[in-house]
Amino acid sequence: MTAIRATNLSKRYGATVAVADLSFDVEPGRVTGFLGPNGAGKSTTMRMILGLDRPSGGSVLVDGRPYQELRHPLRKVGALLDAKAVHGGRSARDHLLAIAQSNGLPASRVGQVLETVGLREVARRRVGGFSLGMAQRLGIAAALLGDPEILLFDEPVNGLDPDGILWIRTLMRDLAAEGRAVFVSSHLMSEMAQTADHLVVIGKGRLIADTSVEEFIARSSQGYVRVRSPRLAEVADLIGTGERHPDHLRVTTMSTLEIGTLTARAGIPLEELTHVRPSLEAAYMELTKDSLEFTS
Ligand SMILES: Nc1ncnc2c1ncn2[C@@H]1O[C@H](COP(=O)(O)OP(=O)(O)OP(=O)(O)O)[C@@H](O)[C@H]1O
Repeated sequence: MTAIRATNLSKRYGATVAVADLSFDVEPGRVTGFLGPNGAGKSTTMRMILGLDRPSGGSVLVDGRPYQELRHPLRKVGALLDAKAVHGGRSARDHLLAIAQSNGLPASRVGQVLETVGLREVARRRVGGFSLGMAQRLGIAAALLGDPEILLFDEPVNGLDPDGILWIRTLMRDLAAEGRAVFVSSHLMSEMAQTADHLVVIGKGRLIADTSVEEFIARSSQGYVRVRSPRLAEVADLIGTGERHPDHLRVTTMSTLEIGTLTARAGIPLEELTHVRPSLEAAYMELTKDSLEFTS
């Protein structure tokens, strides 16, 4: 069954439209990246999935029901929203024990998740003294407590060092490989390209793309061929296609081999014949450029 289904989901705060008519599915067994520039509405959407915010319109279902109607919510969905939102005076173990107790989860899970996230050694230390990376791991431990089928992570790699980033990436891949649905937000395409199988891209609260990462890469990596020649006008006439720029021609419908063959036959010298592939990040920027709240 579809793990999360948003249908025409909308959220307004006064005059601000945070989420607008958003529909998408999150499926089990894969990592779905939830991508969008700052202020796109990712956190708002995640809060609505978790019943922390009420939609102004539309609906979002978790395993076929609104979150509030789940009988054992933590056994169904685990979430990391704000890693620093914990009681600083408690130890990591006590923090997790309190969550387990108030949700009817066995205390034995606490030791297990501490082990999974690599915090066993510091389990008795006060959470207030934790680094961001440790707080992030603790937040993930809390998300895993109920052994849920569905996991939500809001910008989990923000502020982490390369070791921490690699660890979270691997964990998310492992969770999906176990058949769980992993829904993770980010504003970085480069990050998602290495982790996600599927992408839901939003801008200004609206859906921009709902695609597999493979498709996105294939589409965006097509690029173009840049041709430079002292006889550029003749090249343009000869191949009959391409966009004229002052010092080069940009061709999207022919390969370098096709262009090179034609110009060689006609005896026209070339200064440059390059297949230019935009980076994934560039393709994503292009896709979301109309949805930026702030431009620098
Ligand atoms: N409680 C609130 N009251 C008023 N406006 C809000 C509230 N929460 C979010 N917004 C607005 O809704 C829009 C979407 O915000 P949201 O935090 O969901 O975006 P985001 O994609 O998670 O961005 P970021 O990556 O910066 O966290 C923004 O314009 C934000 O200012």
